[in-house]
Amino acid sequence: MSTRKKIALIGAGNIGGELAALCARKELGDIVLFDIPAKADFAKGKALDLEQNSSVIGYDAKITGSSDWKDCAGADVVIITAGIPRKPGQSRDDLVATNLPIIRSVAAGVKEHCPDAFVIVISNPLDAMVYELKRATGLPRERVVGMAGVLDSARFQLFLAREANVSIKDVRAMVLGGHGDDMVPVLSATTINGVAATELIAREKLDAIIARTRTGGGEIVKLMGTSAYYAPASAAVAMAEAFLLDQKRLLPSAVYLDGEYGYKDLFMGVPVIIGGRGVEKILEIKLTDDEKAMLAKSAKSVQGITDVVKATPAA
Ligand SMILES: NC(=O)C1=CN([C@@H]2O[C@H](COP(=O)(O)OP(=O)(O)OC[C@H]3O[C@@H](n4cnc5c(N)ncnc54)[C@H](O)[C@@H]3O)[C@@H](O)[C@H]2O)C=CC1
Ligand SMILES: O=C([O-])CC(=O)C(=O)O
Repeated sequence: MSTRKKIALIGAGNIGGELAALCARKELGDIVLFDIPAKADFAKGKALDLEQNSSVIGYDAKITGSSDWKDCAGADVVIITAGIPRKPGQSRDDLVATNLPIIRSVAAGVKEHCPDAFVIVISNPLDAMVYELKRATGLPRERVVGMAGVLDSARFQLFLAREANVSIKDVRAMVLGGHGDDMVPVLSATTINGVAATELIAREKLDAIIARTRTGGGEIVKLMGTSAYYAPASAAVAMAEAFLLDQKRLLPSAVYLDGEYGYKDLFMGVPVIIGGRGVEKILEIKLTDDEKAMLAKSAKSVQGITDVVKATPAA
């Protein structure tokens, strides 16, 4: 029996496969790539391909494909991508009718087999799906997070780096709020190695970058016909790694708000510290009045789709 950490990836599609590849290369633990019974062989094939890759690259992680929840039992980390991605012309919220029952069935599996895991939800519409996962499992808020802010911030940082013609390594920025088109890129906290971005990039260019960041997911959907998977997988792995290695990283993450920033009973992206105990701290940073107003608008959208979820009875 292995004493390595165990990572259960629920959904063996585009993001699931890339998650497995990254977790394996980083040797974060042994990996179970889980999908529905109709895709069990697909998950097993992907797992085998990734295990064979280990002898070329040289990593020791074991990777198993499965459609049996028992194989996920005792996972330290669960990352959920189960559900469908959007197609060009759709919004993330359009996915709710299909993905809600999927998240509910995944929540039942997590509750029974992985009750001690740190759970990262990726499925869309993100803020509402992670809300439902927490509600249906009853897990404490320290152990349930949604991945969106790390990805949205990565997009913001890339566009800033290209515009300022500086290394991506020197750009620090954060996107808060819901994972929708009214997300909140926080300009007041955006620097290029400590120098305010507003000093280096003209206001109208910054406005264009903010607009592109907000529709960054849709831009890729339009080009590919399905949604992004490389950067989303890396973003979730950064969160998993922060937990597994007790890194205490400050990462924008969707967490259950209980009064922070003036919001209650809602999941939305805010800056948090992720370490070995999961969400160790929610940071209430100073925002400008404009940013507070943008956050209020984003929260209203998130509340709308969360209310749809709350009002939908189990099938
Ligand atoms: N939060 C974020 O920033 C992002 C979220 N997404 C979302 O992530 C989700 C997954 O995207 P992809 O991996 O590209 O989709 P995909 O279609 O490639 O993979 C999804 C997988 O989930 C599986 N699945 C469906 N029901 C399941 C269940 N009950 N249990 C286990 N597996 C189940 C499907 O069979 C499929 O293999 C989508 O909802 C997408 O919108 C995508 C990119 C970024
Ligand atoms: O745009 C989508 O549908 C997928 C997603 O959430 C993203 O890439 O940000």
